[in-house]
Amino acid sequence: MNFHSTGMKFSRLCNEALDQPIDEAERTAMIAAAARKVEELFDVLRIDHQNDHNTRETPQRVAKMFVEEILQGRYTAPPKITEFDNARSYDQLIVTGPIELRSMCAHHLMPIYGHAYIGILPAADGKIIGLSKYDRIVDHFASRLQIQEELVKQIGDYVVDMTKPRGLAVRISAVHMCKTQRGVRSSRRSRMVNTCFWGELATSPEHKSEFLQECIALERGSPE
Ligand SMILES: Nc1nc2c(ncn2[C@@H]2O[C@H](COP(=O)(O)OP(=O)(O)OP(=O)(O)O)[C@@H](O)[C@H]2O)c(=O)[nH]1
Repeated sequence: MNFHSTGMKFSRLCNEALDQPIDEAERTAMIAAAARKVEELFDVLRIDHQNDHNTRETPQRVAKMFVEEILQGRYTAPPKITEFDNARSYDQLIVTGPIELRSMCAHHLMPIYGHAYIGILPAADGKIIGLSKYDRIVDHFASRLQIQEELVKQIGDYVVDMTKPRGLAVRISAVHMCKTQRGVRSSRRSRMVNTCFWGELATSPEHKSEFLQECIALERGSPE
């Protein structure tokens, strides 16, 4: 990969993974190249990153943070899913949440934080997946530059592809700091909530309503 070329065309959108996860050598090269660019940005902003004891290591720190934390879902493979047999043919609604959600908005690079809730109608003759995997899946897709409408769909499409449930619902309730800390400076309590449904959860008003009621109950019970 040549990180220095300008006007480089990428085959993927900002909230999609690269064609292949990057290896250790590529990650190291990416962090070093990004650190040089952050140094340049500091130069432009007239922040002394060589002599100021507060910012001396900051370009390196920021580059590492982007590659290994904030955008890690772009450079790594999705989490492995442990499957169990649905031995008792359980086919009723399961709702899990609140799942911690930490992401970054694609427009201003400001944090998005909140909770996700996932509702699953398992297929009686299908598989059940480890509960923790839903949290890992949310974290994987959230660790990219995102917008909430697309994040909710990416999470759901992946779970549907991997587990083939009868129905699925994904709901996100999140604060966008691009709105609360700058620009319009809205209330820090202001959130965006959106829900997407797949399969029988999309077609059955009873299941939809059961899912939303469970989300509200879980939300009430969760400390902020
Ligand atoms: N629909 C949607 N909008 C988002 C999301 N995250 C950020 N935004 C909005 O994206 C818009 C960015 O558009 P611009 O108008 O170009 O940005 P701006 O001039 O800095 O606008 P202000 O944020 O209003 O100061 C803003 O209105 C954000 O609030 C998201 O997940 N979904």
